[in-house]
Amino acid sequence: MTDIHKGLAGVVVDTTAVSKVNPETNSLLYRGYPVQELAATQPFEAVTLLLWHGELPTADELAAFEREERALRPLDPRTLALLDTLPGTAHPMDVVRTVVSQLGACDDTLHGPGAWTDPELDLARARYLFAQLPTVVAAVQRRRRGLAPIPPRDDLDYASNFLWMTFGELPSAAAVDVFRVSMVLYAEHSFNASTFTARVIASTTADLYSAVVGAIGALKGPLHGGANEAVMHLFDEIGSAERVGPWLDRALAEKRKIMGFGHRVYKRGDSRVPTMRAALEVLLEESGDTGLAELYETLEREFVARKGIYPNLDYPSGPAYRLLGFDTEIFTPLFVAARVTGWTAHIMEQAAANALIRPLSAYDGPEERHVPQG
Ligand SMILES: CC(=O)SCCNC(=O)CCNC(=O)[C@H](O)C(C)(C)COP(=O)(O)OP(=O)(O)OC[C@H]1O[C@@H](n2cnc3c(N)ncnc32)[C@H](O)[C@@H]1OP(=O)(O)O
Ligand SMILES: O=C([O-])CC(=O)C(=O)O
Repeated sequence: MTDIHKGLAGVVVDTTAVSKVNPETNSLLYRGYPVQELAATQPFEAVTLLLWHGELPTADELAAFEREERALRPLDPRTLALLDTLPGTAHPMDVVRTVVSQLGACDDTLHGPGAWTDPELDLARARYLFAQLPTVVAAVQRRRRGLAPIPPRDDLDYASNFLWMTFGELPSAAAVDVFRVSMVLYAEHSFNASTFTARVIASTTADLYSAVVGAIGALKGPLHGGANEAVMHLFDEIGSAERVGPWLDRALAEKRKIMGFGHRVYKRGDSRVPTMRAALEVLLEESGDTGLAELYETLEREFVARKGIYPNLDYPSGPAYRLLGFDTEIFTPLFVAARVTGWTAHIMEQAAANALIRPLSAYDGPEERHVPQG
């Protein structure tokens, strides 16, 4: 009997130098640096360069990247037109996926022999997507509220500009920093489902946009990135801390998955949760929303007590994004904006030492048979 590794659980499919997830030590390293240290000290722009190039930038390198990134933020009129064409009822993840697909279709650098996988062009495309996605996501959020897009500002860093374009005002410096921390924590996580999807597509030598579009599709699912949205739907369904116990009894009896808990790799807690939980605390204190804080604590305590399954990053991120003012359906697009850094680092790593990804399957359909004659 062939060994089947359902869901590729436990299978090591390649090497990567981008990040290391270690469930034994409950640690996550980006290019060797603990993610907690990066979250405490680095602008998201510097973490992005680290993921792409393997080293933290010098001050000059960072300044040059910031100049380039800020110049690439404004949306092309074709993107604005596409946003106006898509139905207002479309899920923001579908809108973002469609926009990235169009950005690829409009990128003239894809024409010509070898252009799909040219390393220099791929880096430029990664920079472009990194700069464009916040403007796209902010415009999608505003459109949901019947508001016109706000153009980017080139005097603001990535995190501040993202919030400015979304809300037309800046929250406290502490709240901006919470958002930056969330971007750093969401940036990269080895061979998760969306990154692996990106690598599968890159392995066919298709272009970087195609790989990112596929990755966005994979991230949408609530078992993966869609969980940050799903967590908030659960909170809304439960309503308040007093209702957690009976709600959980019923949910578990119905064999429901409790969103924001569990992980394929971490079985004793997600390395990123304490940092994001501390960031959430800043927003909870600012808002004085004790109801949300109690619901958060109670659901965690009761679910861990019943199942011994711990929160993942999406559990604290969902409430943090709500307190920052985003609509629930925008949470996973925020994850896209952060993870495009990790995806593109992996796409470029895959391209640099490529082997077509094509596993085997064990056939369990009907034995050979033949179409009846006549
Ligand atoms: C950023 C991220 O992508 S992190 C992941 C975000 N996803 C979620 O939060 C969705 C909820 N969590 C889950 O569905 C799962 O924990 C996953 C998909 C993340 C990981 O799943 P796997 O590693 O395949 O674990 P698996 O699904 O086999 O779970 C093992 C057992 O724990 C149970 N379990 C795991 N997570 C949960 C959960 N969140 N709620 C209820 N039960 C759970 C499973 O039902 C299973 O029970 P069983 O053995 O009685 O069948
Ligand atoms: O690693 C995973 O399977 C999911 C995850 O936490 C991530 O992508 O950040």
